[in-house]
Amino acid sequence: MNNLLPADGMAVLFPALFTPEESDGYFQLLKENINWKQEPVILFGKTVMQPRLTAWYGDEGKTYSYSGITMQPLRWTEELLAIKSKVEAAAGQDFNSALLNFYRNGQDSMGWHRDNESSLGINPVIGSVSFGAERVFQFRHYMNRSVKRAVLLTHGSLLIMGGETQHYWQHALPKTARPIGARINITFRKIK
Ligand SMILES: O=C(O)CCC(=O)C(=O)O
Ligand SMILES: [Fe+2]
Repeated sequence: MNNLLPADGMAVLFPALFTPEESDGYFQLLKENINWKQEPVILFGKTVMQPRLTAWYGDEGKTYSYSGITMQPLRWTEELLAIKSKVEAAAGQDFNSALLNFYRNGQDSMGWHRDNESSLGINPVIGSVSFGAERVFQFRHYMNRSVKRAVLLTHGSLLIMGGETQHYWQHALPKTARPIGARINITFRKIK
């Protein structure tokens, strides 16, 4: 497996975990069936709306907190469970929750962060599935921020992050000026 990171973590891309036909179908089903919401977050003491829509699905009782909000998981849908089992087979581990992101166009984005909430444990494995418009996903080293890597997340791809990635690398999904359509992302996680 080809590691996209030069050191201090592991990130592996499966460019076509799902066929284009499967991916088209899942994009439509997720767009229609997921309870998408634009949520506020507290950033430097100010409440602002996130530049994307989100949803949180998972096993009962696996709550999720970040930036001052706690989310109760919604019940898995049939298509989420089908996608989850393929991701589990590729990742070699199971997941009990998923954060979903809907980027309406190139102006929606996610800023630099690490998925290092204590509820995820020390070296979490995160499986990140993409459907819809291709977007660039960036990594930068937390201690040496000029060290960067970028990867194109294509329709039907899976990016797995593991090892010490969440200690040493931040990641982001920057805005793009290109006129592009919507992208759906699912990050599968295992809450302890
Ligand atoms: O949309 C993406 O690919 C990134 C999502 C992400 O980093 C997250 O949900 O924590
Ligand atoms: Fe993340």
